[in-house]
Amino acid sequence: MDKKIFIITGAAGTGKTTVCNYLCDHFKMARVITHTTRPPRKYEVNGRDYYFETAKSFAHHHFLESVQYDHHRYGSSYEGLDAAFRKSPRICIVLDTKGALTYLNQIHDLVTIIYLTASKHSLENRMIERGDDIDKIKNRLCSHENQRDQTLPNSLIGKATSIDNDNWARTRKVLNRLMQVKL
Ligand SMILES: Nc1ncnc2c1ncn2[C@@H]1O[C@H](COP(=O)(O)OP(=O)(O)OP(=O)(O)O)[C@@H](O)[C@H]1O
Ligand SMILES: Nc1nc2c(ncn2[C@@H]2O[C@H](COP(=O)(O)O)[C@@H](O)[C@H]2O)c(=O)[nH]1
Repeated sequence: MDKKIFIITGAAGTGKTTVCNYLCDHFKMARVITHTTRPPRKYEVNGRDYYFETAKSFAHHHFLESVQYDHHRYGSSYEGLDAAFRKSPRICIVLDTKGALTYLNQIHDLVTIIYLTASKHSLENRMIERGDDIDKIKNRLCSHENQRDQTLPNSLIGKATSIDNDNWARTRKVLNRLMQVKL
């Protein structure tokens, strides 16, 4: 079976992780675990949600791409990609739009990019319900990178499938239809 990489991107709280988990559960995809120097949230587990790194340990990996996002480092390593491909030829990864663009430029034949949006007023509530710290939510929503990712970058127009994720039942239907074409 051909290798395929499904990239889920969009601003904070739009539902990237939720969509990635749905694709893993319903379409036998494996999730790529990426690396970050951000401290774990209360509900996050090392090796499941991220590989949580120090600045020093982050530097030891071999990255296809890495970015600075809201004052922390994030990166997708070749080791993480290989580990996912060992589980399935169809893999799913959650990236910011800058990372999505790097994948598109470097390995465009393999990638399908899904760009998520959600109405602004629901984003903060979703993060509160998820259990995030209120000050961290406010900082995140104001961060330069999150502001940037609230709009699909010009370079991804025509390359990414945009999905409005305000209604989960509708999102699921759109994903199911998209997978009929892409898988
Ligand atoms: N369509 C939806 N309707 C309502 N709630 C949703 C929907 N999609 C996701 N959620 C909820 O919103 C919260 C944020 O979703 P998720 O963690 O998937 O977002 P994210 O884009 O990965 O966020 P971040 O970039 O901040 O990590 C979660 O609690 C999730 O269950
Ligand atoms: N370019 C990359 N972006 C990544 C990677 N891992 C996660 N992310 C994106 O970072 C922001 C912030 O994530 P959060 O978990 O702190 O909310 C978000 O847009 C993720 O999609 C990566 O390896 N490379």
